[in-house]
Amino acid sequence: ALPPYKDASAPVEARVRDLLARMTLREKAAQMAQIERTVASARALAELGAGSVLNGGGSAPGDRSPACWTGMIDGMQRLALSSRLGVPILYGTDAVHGHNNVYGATVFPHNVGLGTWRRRSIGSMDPELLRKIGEATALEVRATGIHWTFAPCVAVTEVCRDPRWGRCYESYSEDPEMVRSLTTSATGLQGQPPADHPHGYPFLASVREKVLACAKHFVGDGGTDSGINEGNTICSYNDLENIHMAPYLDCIAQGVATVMASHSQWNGERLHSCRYLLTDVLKGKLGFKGFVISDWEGIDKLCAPRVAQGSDYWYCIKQSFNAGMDMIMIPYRFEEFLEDLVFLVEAGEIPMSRIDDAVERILRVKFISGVFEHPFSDPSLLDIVGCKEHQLLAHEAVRKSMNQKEPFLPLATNVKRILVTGTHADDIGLQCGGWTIGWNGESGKITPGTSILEAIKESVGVQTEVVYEACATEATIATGQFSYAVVVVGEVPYAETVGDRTDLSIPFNGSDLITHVASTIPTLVIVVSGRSLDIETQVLETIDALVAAWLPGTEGMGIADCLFGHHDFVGTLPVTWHRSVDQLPLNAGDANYDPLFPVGYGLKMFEK
Ligand SMILES: OC[C@@H]1[C@@H](O)[C@H](O)[C@@H](O)c2nc(CNc3ccccc3)cn21
Repeated sequence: ALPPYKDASAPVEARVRDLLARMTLREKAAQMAQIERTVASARALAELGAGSVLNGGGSAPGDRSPACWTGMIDGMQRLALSSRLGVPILYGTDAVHGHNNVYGATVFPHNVGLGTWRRRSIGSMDPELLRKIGEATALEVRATGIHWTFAPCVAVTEVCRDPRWGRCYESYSEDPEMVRSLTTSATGLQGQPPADHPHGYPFLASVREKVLACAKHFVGDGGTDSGINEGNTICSYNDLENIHMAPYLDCIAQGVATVMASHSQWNGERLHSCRYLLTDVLKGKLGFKGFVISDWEGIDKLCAPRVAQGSDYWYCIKQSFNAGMDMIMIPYRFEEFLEDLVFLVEAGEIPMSRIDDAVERILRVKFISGVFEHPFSDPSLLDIVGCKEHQLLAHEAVRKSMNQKEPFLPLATNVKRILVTGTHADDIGLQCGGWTIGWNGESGKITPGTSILEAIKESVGVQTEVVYEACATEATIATGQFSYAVVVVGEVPYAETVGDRTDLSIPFNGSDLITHVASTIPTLVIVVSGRSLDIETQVLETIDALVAAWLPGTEGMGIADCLFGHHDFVGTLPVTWHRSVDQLPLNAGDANYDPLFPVGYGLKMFEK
């Protein structure tokens, strides 16, 4: 007869208790480890029974095609199932704006662009589209055999509190209420729990079409002082709860399966070892019943700036687990971690009750995820990656994510000659931003898509000559006869600390190019960026229209839809657009709040 934990008809909690009772301490410790795919060996998975595998940003199998992913993960799963108790792994990845590590996947606008809908109509925004994006992402992630995405990032960035932070674009906005409403992306990913679903209990509607979500980074990652990534958020508990913790209430109510701890500190205390917030608040007060995972090398960083070695590593492991951490994104030092954790428990430094609580939570998520009954990928889903339906959804999302300054738009399609120029006019990689194929993203044709130039060419009339130069020359500008010019400039892609900047000028002398072109040609400027950039007064006075496209992803047609009037601009600024970096941090509500464009700016502000 099947052992109870393998009986799919048994209650989840009975299966958890039965399996837990059969596990050795070493097997329990292994379940609490998440390792990177490059070290997911037969020994790690079959002999030692690691609980989870991930790929870091940019780490991918073969040619990154969907079949390479299913092949890799199904192979890992076969090893895991051959372990003594046959506990399957959960594989996790950062699908944070579509399945962005996979070649050919639909890449949606980054969160900052999605937050622009906050005031599409008075006070409301468009959570329904967020839910659909979550659904589409879940399908593409599941199609590659992956069970879990480290999304949504529900950082409340306090007006992107500080655009010098390299992760502004991963957040929806500064408004907790707005961020709360956008947690519908978690519902799209996992499915909607039934009304009688127990509060805080992890939920997954369908093992075939949904994936486990991860609300991150708990808590206060978007409120650090001066926008320093992994820095220190200095605020009262009330502010922490009312601003930064607010979106977690909704995620937990929606049955979010996992929460990722933040590398940042709260009033100097590192979140990765903060028992009050991880256990008393998140698991106690908020009633979270899924599991808490660390961020990358989150344990090691507890000893920062020293590198955690030997007894220091013991100390980090002890502090984090006793604070309430359940799984560690190690990601490379697996066997050292295993030895150290077993040693610490046997030495009485970490109580077995804490280990059992962590493993119970991990097994609970594994059982509700369906991975015991359906451990392998479903090849019938493969064609869904990058499918037309998802491209159109991304197209709609892009269209709705842009803000415009003034009605120079819509652009005419039946003109003789137009100039398109700028570093970001014809570059899929630049318009996708970070966390795309590579961890920091990269320029060029990194994945299929429609560039802004291609979209403009598709939208204008056949009689219109489109002249394109990445950097318009004097000679070209002097030829004249341009009805208008479109100058597309912006940032190079980045992720996390790599994106922390104190200089927010438009890279590659973008302002000079704009002024040059706009001095003789009616000009629309499109800024492709993850945050507000410096736009000098003389630039603003010279141009005829300005569009913030944020980081739109692969579907450039969504931008052309609005440029040429096929659809209205509906986005309004989710964050303050600063006038000068000297003003930062600059928050709606500040006494001297004097931005270039305030939160909420956009069409609504211009209706005469
Ligand atoms: O990719 C896993 C996590 C991600 O979910 C977190 O949001 C983010 O804080 C995070 N940062 C890293 C470090 N990324 C990395 C990428 C390539 C090589 C080495 C490290 C991993 N992760």
